[in-house]
Amino acid sequence: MTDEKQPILTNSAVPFPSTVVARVASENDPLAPGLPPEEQQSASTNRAAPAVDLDPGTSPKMRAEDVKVYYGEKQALKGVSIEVHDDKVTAFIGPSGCGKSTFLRCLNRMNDTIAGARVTGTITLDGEDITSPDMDVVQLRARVGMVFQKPNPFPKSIFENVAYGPRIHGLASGKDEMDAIVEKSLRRAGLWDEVKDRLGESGTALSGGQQQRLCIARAIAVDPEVILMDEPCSALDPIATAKIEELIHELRGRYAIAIVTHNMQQAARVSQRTAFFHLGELIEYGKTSDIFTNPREQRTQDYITGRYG
Ligand SMILES: Nc1ncnc2c1ncn2[C@@H]1O[C@H](COP(=O)(O)OP(=O)(O)OP(=O)(O)O)[C@@H](O)[C@H]1O
Repeated sequence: MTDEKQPILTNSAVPFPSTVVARVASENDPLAPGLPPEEQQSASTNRAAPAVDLDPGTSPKMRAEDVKVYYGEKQALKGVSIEVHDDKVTAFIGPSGCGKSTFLRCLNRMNDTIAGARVTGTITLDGEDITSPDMDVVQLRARVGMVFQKPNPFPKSIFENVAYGPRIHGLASGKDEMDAIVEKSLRRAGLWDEVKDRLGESGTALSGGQQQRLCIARAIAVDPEVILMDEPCSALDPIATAKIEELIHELRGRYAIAIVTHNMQQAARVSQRTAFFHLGELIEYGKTSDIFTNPREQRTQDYITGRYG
């Protein structure tokens, strides 16, 4: 987290929106079942349109309603309502300190671990209120996994990094089953071929990009439904970043994904939904193509064109 007044858009040397528009992720690739025609209407017809249900007839995987977060006396989120859907990547963008990470942490109750943090509002996962005191947060964090900015593998072997979660959750009944889970998870994270001959080596000995894919494999291993990613590429070089973006693209057929990113080209490339936050408020949420080509709100327009931060 950083102060709101810090400069943003260090990645905005490329002019917006034209460059971004050319590369916005498609909603209609084979990993995401085709959306109804009304979803595919031209962005230009949406400018003055009232807020619409972007996913008519579908239930969101997660729904947040009027979520407010306080750190002590300071209010960091001012009533955010948003949905996260299966088969879609939702990007959270906005200036530093606007509350993106705070909101992401609400989705698997990671703010519980911060002394003085208080969350109000309702957040559901498949309709179940995850803010309830009865919610088992260990189970919740397996269902809603998280990948952090800095790759943080355990100081254990590659195998153990992936096997740890399934073991504590009792997901494997024996060695063969555990081996299969580890292999499947590493394959899904696009890392298997690079590490299959050195599973006993330390996870911390891998390159930064490999470590991040190992962390993604670790999240996948406990069979999550949602994966939260908090600036997962910010510590990586462009090649490692491209691999993670490709991976996100592949994973979205299986998991609902929410990603915080400062990199708007990345948001445009990997996401189908984008939420723009500013000063603790959700200013605009919509189809990524609309947000980057024809936002309804002036503040969104100003942000994506690099006019303020
Ligand atoms: N643990 C904390 N204790 C106190 N204040 C916090 C804490 N975490 C975040 N904040 C404050 O809450 C506000 C939102 O911070 P948050 O990190 O969620 O923003 P962000 O949009 O993710 O920022 P960045 O893009 O710089 O990471 C900021 O004013 C920040 O200083």
